[in-house]
Amino acid sequence: MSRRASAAAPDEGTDMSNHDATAPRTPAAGDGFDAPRPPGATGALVLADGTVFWGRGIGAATAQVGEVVFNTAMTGYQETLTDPSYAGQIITFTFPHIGNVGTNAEDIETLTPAARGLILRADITPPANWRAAKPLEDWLVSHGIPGLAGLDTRALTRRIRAKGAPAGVVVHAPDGRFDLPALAALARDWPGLKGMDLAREVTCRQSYGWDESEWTLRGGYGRQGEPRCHVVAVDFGAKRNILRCLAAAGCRVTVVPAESTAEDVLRHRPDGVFLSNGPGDPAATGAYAVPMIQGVLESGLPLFGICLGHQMLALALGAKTFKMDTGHRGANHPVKDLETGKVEITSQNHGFVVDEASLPAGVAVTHRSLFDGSVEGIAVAGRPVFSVQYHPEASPGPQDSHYLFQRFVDKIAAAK
Ligand SMILES: NC(=O)CC[C@H](N)C(=O)O
Repeated sequence: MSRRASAAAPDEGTDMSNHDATAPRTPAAGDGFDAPRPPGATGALVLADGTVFWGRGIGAATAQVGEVVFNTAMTGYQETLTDPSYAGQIITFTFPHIGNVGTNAEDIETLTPAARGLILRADITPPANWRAAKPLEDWLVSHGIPGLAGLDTRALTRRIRAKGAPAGVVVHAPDGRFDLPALAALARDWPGLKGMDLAREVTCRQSYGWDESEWTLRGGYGRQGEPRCHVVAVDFGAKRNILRCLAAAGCRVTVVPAESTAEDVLRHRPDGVFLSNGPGDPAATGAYAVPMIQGVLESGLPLFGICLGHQMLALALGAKTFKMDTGHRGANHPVKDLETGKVEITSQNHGFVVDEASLPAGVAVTHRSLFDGSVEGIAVAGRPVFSVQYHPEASPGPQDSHYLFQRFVDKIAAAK
């Protein structure tokens, strides 16, 4: 008998959301305060408007407030949960089988995960992988991350797509006690990501030299031969794989904190400067990062930005950013390189975007989303300055865009 045919496949879990699995689900699915707690519900997602989605609590027995978003990637839940750009966010995974490769010490993008919680349709899948060192459930507990399983993630995702990413509270209460009005008030009082500077919370405390040798020894890819250039990477919440990719492309990498000034950056005498990804609102972090970026631009050094770094480069050049309704989070987003006409399948995680109409003369759009036409890359005409909204380092995701790291190193070599 196939697993599908069995009455209750163990990794499917049970839908706790009071919906008949065969009935059409509406974007507004979810119950109000008065709906009775389904038997066995030890967790809930409570939205600011009072909507309640019941589930089974997983991970840490606690409550966390944040922006509820969804990610459609089919792999890489550990990389996603440890991507510092998810600070302040609760991640709904639309793919099932979360947990199937367990967790390990290598597939992390930072040591301390910044995501506030996670939401799954099925129960956590037991690990079946030779690299699994710890089951996901234990890993979540050890990092204090609460989550929910058994939730109708399709209904939640459709709601987010229809109405935008809401503020919500994920609560895991093993005793089955829920103060729903208080939880909804917590969500309502949360100020939201607009205007929020979170890079300050996830950046490194002091400068350090990135040493990829440990990773290379573990069997990953690493730099071939001696470094050919020195890059200062400004850490707004940098993913490790970006630093690995820079090193693999031939860079010696010095990482500096988010609040570094242009003088702090240039003191390291870099051949090029990199602006990392990171959480929160680019305009808020830009309050201190834009003057730094403008100072670096004046130096004439090659400059490359990814995601938050891309958005803040645009701000430094005089453009504007705005908050998207739903954002882009997944690993199959098609992006067109307007210079070559090639389409890359990309990894994405962003909720803000550069306003194309605000780009000044001399700044070209180089990449565009084939989902919604939004700006995915810019470059300054005649200068070695460029950035992309998506994640060429992938992790998780396809590696179609790795060429951008080589492009940066080539621009550095040409500028030397
Ligand atoms: N991955 C990122 O760098 C995200 C950038 C920014 N926080 C956004 O949501 O748009």
